[in-house]
Amino acid sequence: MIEVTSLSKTYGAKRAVNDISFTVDSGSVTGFLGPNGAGKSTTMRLILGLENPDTGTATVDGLPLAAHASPLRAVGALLDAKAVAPYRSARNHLRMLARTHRIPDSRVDEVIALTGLESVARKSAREFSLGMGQRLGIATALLGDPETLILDEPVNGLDPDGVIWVRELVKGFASEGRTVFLSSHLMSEMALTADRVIVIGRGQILADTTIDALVAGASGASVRVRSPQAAHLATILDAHDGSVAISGSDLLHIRGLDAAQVGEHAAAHGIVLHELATTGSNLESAYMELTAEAVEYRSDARPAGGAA
Ligand SMILES: Nc1ncnc2c1ncn2[C@@H]1O[C@H](COP(=O)(O)OP(=O)(O)OP(=O)(O)O)[C@@H](O)[C@H]1O
Repeated sequence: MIEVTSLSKTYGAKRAVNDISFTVDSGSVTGFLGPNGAGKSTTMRLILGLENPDTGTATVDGLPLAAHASPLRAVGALLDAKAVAPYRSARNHLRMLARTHRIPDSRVDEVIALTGLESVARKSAREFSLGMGQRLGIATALLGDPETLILDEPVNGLDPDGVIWVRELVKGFASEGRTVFLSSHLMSEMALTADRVIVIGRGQILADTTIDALVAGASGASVRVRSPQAAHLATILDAHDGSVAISGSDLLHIRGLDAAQVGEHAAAHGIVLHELATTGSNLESAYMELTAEAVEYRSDARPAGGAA
């Protein structure tokens, strides 16, 4: 578990991180979203102890990372995949790191296999494509078989196979009860990978919630439910502050409640559902709405509803 409490960091006149607090739970994947310059990398560096905060604390499993007996076994991190000596082979890079942390060479071979780098393990890092470099960065993060993974843009430069591989890797990691905190600008990928999201803008937390709740809270989002007991369900949801529109005999469109809440109210009253979905909005539009005021670097010719 990662716990960030009242964390602030200023560079000159720039308040990169402004009094933020949040928790990243173990056993799930938490996404970290925000426009360019929002403070994501700075927050990750502060958690990793690579920078000192002006105020506040960041702990991993109850301790600042530096206080862990073996930090590489506590946290595996990918911040900048290019941070590898260019003339050293991938295998040697991993072996040197392993030896300084008393990790056996057999683990190096394991992470090379796990990240699909066997055929290029003897090549020097400067010969690596962006995607291979990214895989090496992930191999480095996995080396200590850590309890927590912190990954800044892990799918950057990966091909579709690689993107799916990272998705499955981090989900599998979380399903073992470990902690995953990752940033990405790819909203569609984040929606498929993360259970929760923390959104940051101009150094402040804008949202800390589930993806379903974030999407449901955006204007335009509604929950679509089909049920043979639609009228009964409408009455119940209405009493729980849902704004309900009925179409036909079995279809409801609900605003003000997310899909999980609708499903739970239905289950509590033994109501059968034939369909339950969030419609009319997605993570990208919810994110754009949330961060509209926090975008610092925006191109003039940005299409309406376009990507950040
Ligand atoms: N070492 C530094 N010196 C000066 N300013 C910095 C430094 N690191 C970050 N900043 C500034 O702090 C702010 C937050 O930067 P940060 O890299 O944390 O954002 P980010 O959310 O990771 O952005 P991106 O998505 O573009 O990577 C930016 O305005 C950035 O220019």
